[in-house]
Amino acid sequence: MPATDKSDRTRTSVTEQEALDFHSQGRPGKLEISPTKPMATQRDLSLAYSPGVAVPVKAIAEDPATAYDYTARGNMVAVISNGTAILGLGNLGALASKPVMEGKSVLFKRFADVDSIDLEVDTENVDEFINCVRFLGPSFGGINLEDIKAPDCFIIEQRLREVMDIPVFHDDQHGTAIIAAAGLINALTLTGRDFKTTKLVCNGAGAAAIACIELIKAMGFNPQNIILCDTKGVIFKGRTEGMNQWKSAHAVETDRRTLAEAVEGADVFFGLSAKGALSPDMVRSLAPKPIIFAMANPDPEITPEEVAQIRDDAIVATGRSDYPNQVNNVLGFPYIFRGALDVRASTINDAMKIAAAEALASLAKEDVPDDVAAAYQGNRPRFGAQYIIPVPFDPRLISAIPMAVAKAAMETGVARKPITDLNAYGQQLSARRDPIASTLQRIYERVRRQPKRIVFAEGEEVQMMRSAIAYANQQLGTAILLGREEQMRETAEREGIDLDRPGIQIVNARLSKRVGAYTDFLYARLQRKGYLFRDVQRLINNDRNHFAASMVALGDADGMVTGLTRNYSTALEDVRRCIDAKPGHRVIGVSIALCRGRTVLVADTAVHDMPSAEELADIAEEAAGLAKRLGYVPRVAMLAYSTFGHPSGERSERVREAVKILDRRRVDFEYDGEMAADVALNHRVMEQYPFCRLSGTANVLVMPAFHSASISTKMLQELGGSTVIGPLLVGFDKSVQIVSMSAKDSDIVNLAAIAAYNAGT
Ligand SMILES: NC(=O)C1=CN([C@@H]2O[C@H](COP(=O)(O)OP(=O)(O)OC[C@H]3O[C@@H](n4cnc5c(N)ncnc54)[C@H](OP(=O)(O)O)[C@@H]3O)[C@@H](O)[C@H]2O)C=CC1
Ligand SMILES: CC(=O)C(=O)O
Ligand SMILES: [Mg+2]
Repeated sequence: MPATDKSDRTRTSVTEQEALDFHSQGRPGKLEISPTKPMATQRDLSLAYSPGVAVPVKAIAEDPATAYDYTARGNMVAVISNGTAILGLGNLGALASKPVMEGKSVLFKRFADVDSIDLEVDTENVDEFINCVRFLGPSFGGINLEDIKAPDCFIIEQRLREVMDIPVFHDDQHGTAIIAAAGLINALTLTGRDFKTTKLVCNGAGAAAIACIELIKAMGFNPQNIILCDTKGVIFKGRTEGMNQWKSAHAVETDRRTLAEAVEGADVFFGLSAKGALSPDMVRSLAPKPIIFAMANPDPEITPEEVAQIRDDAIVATGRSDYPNQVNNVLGFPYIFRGALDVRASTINDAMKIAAAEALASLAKEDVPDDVAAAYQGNRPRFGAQYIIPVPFDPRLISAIPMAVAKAAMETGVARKPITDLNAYGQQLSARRDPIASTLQRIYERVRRQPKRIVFAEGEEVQMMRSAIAYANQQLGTAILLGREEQMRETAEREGIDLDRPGIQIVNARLSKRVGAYTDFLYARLQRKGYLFRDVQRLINNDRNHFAASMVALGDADGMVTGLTRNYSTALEDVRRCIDAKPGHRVIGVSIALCRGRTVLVADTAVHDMPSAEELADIAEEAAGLAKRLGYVPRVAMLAYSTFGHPSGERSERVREAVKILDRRRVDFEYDGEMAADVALNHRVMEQYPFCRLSGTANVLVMPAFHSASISTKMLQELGGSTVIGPLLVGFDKSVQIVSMSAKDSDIVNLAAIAAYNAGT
């Protein structure tokens, strides 16, 4: 069953099962802690722990500021909740809030390289909560409070800000307020309005709503023009029911009593309440060119589709990522803390919040450069009704927002470690971008523009079905599930998978009218390789890989993905019976390893066992070609155990010869070798070889043999904490990808997207 309404089914959406699998697959949850120092030897232990650790202990006791030098504190934020207002789902308790809090923590890391841990505090008692948190100050550089209901959150935040000397920031209040204010600035500009005369109604008078209203008032919005509503209706002066001091502060003189009355003729609607709170009639009654920010999560007060059915002059934003104009605090909290931590701010004040809102608003007005367009799924946006605010994947955010926040902190005297070189700071911020995310983004974006038919050869496997659905849901094209339809449907029903959805096609190999064509095609290829016609018939009838590869070979599909049920080399052999290398190319496997913000391509991780010098040169060319297609400028290191002749040995000879072959071929990319891995990857070690022709550390590593390629990528993954994508097959005449038997759904979808990408370029 989809996690969203039926009306949302055509959107890029996820199913409930996908959401559960995402959280449970592999190591349950979304976070783990990994050490930053080696912990291997007795010496390491003596330094990290007793007796060595005593030295920083004494230094910190003497000068507390040195905690930022000797511990992780300065880059560590706690995400803390008691689960009393989880998104718009209400009070579901501390434990149930953990997925959201883990999510916030990974967003801190992903978007702004801030380390973060979630803490769920199991009390609804305000004093207990405050006491629990206040003593945690020494552990963290900042505290991000999350999903705590109003009015408790106001008291908690206020008291913690008084007693703690690090930033305490209730994200639902200020994060939301900053993003909503940025969106509002732009929506007002687009509709020719200003802060003085615009009339705004805010539904919801809790954490997020009160903070939004306070921030826009602080920015100059006319207080007389704001009406606040809650479950009891309009908050008017003199109301007694369901009131508190924070609501009273915003009560106005009015004879309107219900939300319907309040919104009549209003210019702006802010929804920070609950799903469906704004009715079609209310939308009808808003002023011309209304601004509707329906920000409740996960389901907004009204959907953009519903608004579109009523009127076409509205600017609509929601808190969701699957509609244009996502007004969600994810655009703020990672970057705001990044800036605050970088100047060791003692607090996050109004000036810093306003600076963040203004920086965000201006970013949306700027032209979207090429390398940023990918974040917008190919629809390079122009400032306008459908684009009033950047998306969370916009890589410019990491430079723009922390810079604005840090500057404002310095200007207002709350920066304990002001930045002296802002240019250098800007470069450091850009370096925190995760390069592969933009690469994958680019791939997905290109495929969305030119959707492709990808056959999932092992269509009866539950994991393939789920991946196919994810492929179709992300609008990458048609996912063709190959297999016996009856079996597939039985499994799908048992697993709660809905196969009757747009973008999913089932092909039953046995009943296909194309069996004859595929058999003739394959027989023509194999008849002189020891296969009888009936052998080929059996391959097409019984073997999904041969059927799928023939579909691709004859143009009935654009690409294929397989590998879950059969070991890699067997699947590869199956495919090679049907599809050749592209003329002038060699089929190789390239793995993409991502580690600590660095991406390297490793080749050949799939095909050649002990490549000759000639083959190594081909591998370098294929891998460099892929690197270019992914947007990198390749710097290829031909790896060996030796570096430039030392120690000398027969096995490095092939690698040296491969370098000479590349010289003769006059290839148009940087390469050098033979060299050891540390020379290739560590610029200080590389500097010992001033004649080395690489202009920087290598981003493509050509391994001397399959065993070293396979061993090193697997070790990177298991021991080094790297994410490894692939191997990606390159060099085939048609687009084929093979996953490993242990692949997760996300690996399969990534490779299917890559198959689609390769099919189109
Ligand atoms: N897009 C974004 O970035 C963010 C969105 N939000 C969303 O805002 C909403 C509120 O969150 P938060 O402020 O943290 O929660 P709180 O519990 O602090 O406040 C909820 C408020 O909404 C009011 N409310 C609830 N249902 C209705 C309704 N049907 N009609 C009118 N008012 C209603 C409550 O009224 P009463 O006071 O009478 O109980 C209360 O004032 C959630 O949906 C949340 O997901 C929150 C933070 C960020
Ligand atoms: C986005 C968010 O923090 C919320 O909806 O609560
Ligand atoms: Mg929240």
